[in-house]
Amino acid sequence: MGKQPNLYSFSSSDALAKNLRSYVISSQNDGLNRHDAFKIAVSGGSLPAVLAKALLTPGNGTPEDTVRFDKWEVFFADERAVPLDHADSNYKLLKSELLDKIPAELGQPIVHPIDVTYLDDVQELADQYEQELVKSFAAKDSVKLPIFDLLLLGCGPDGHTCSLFPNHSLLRESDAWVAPISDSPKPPAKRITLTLPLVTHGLKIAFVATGEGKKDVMKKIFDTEEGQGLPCGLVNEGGAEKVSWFTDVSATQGVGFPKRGSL
Ligand SMILES: O=C(O)[C@H](O)[C@@H](O)[C@H](O)[C@H](O)COP(=O)(O)O
Repeated sequence: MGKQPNLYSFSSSDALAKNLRSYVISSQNDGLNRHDAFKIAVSGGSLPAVLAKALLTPGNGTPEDTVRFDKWEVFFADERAVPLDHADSNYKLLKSELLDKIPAELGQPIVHPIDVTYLDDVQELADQYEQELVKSFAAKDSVKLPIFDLLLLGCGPDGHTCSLFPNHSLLRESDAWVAPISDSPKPPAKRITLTLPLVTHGLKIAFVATGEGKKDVMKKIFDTEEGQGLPCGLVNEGGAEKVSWFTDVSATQGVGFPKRGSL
């Protein structure tokens, strides 16, 4: 059997937050060693709140437990084509759940929101966001495909991740780094998303999926052939051992794939 994703199943939200914290900080420190920055992409949904719980507690002062927000560069794994102060904006969600709550002494990340000048044209919105990635990555690292230090993603009950939905033609996108979508089954319909090749090229990819509402899709993704073809299953396949799932016991009830209770 080839290399497999890691499936962590925690018995409480505190345990999940503690383990997610160590994982994110370790990934941050790898990024700092590589290029003196931490380049991360985040999704919307329930993720920003879980991230805030993991990161906003004071650390013990060691490098292994210190969040260096001043070195973070935050991108959006997917974003809705709405103004930045709109209730559907992932930027707004991240800002209110996490960015606005970061204590001054921890510093502030550089954040890359979408360019709202292009809200009426999702293709242009996606192209502009791709240019934002080119500016941030290519100049310093001269890489063909941006390599995120970490992507933090959610998993929808239908197995979607980012704004990559099951059976959608976007799953076959192989050229663009960022793609538009105008028919998202989860509202709002108009969005942009990182593409599968960019996601699986990341150094680390983590999913956060909690609660009973996720148990059917988790079983499908990890225990069935059909689930391997869902967007989350495709990330598992392409990212293999670089992928870690942070879940709780409710989300993994009945999942047969080997689970671990701590990092
Ligand atoms: O903007 C979005 O719609 C999200 O980025 C989306 O991909 C989300 O991560 C999943 O739908 C899971 O959402 P939950 O974590 O809320 O279940």
